[in-house]
Amino acid sequence: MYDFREWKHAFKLDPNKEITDEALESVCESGTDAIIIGGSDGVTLENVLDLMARVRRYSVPCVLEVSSVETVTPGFDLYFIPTVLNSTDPDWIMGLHHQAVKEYGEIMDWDEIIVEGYCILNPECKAAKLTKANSVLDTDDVRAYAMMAEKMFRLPIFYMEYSGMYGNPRMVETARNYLSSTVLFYGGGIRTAEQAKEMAQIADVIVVGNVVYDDLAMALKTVSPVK
Ligand SMILES: CC(C)=CCC/C(C)=C/CC/C(C)=C/CC/C(C)=C/CC/C(C)=C/CC/C(C)=C/CC/C(C)=C/COP(=O)(O)OP(=O)(O)O
Ligand SMILES: O=P(O)(O)OC[C@@H](O)CO
Ligand SMILES: [Mg+2]
Repeated sequence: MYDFREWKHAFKLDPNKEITDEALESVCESGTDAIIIGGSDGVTLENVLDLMARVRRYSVPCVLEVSSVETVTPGFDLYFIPTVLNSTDPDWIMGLHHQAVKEYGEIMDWDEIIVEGYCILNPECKAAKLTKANSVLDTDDVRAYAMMAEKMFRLPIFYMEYSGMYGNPRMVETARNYLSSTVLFYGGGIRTAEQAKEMAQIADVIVVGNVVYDDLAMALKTVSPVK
């Protein structure tokens, strides 16, 4: 199912982390809607190619979440391009994207490219530090970013990113109330079936990352309650 608008659950795998063949098989065959490959540090063309080839043994849709131009390679079903709406550095909002499109725009297949409006809410996460995000936000800020994503920029995805920390469902609900055509992704700190269920009742798609590496059995239990 390549239409992310129909998804409920995705696993995010980090090319910079080790995963055994056995664990990868259970993740890919778990019933999740997609595997997103991405991370904010230590991502290389080599480790992206390796993980893509391993995920490609299974029929689950496989998406590259681009964090640098150098690590983009053909072979994915879709390419998610983050733009960090609450970054204070224009490079992470539009600058790197401008350079990439200037160089590769003519050869890009635009049907495979989906822009994600990121709103990073955990000030301690790597992505917040990398992109110099202003992550101390209240519900009015989140409401405004959600409205900007949908009404102003007409982005396909609004991604509330709490990477490494379980977020505040009230904040996610605030965004929910202002999104209809833009798909709401929630990611961060989901470690139990209950948390998965709670966030899936608010967001359109929940993304489960680190727990795959910390407690695979718990990670697998996040799928069925939301599907
Ligand atoms: C198909 C093909 C060959 C095409 C070629 C054409 C081409 C190069 C297309 C690319 C076009 C394009 C517009 C690219 C954009 C370039 C770019 C660099 C954009 C910036 C993206 C961005 C804002 C990244 C910021 C970091 C970020 C938000 C990453 C998301 C991943 C994330 C938060 C992962 C969480 O894990 P991690 O942070 O690693 O946490 P851990 O501590 O748990 O590891
Ligand atoms: O790794 P966790 O905390 O599950 O977060 C998932 C994802 O949103 C990271 O980009
Ligand atoms: Mg990482």
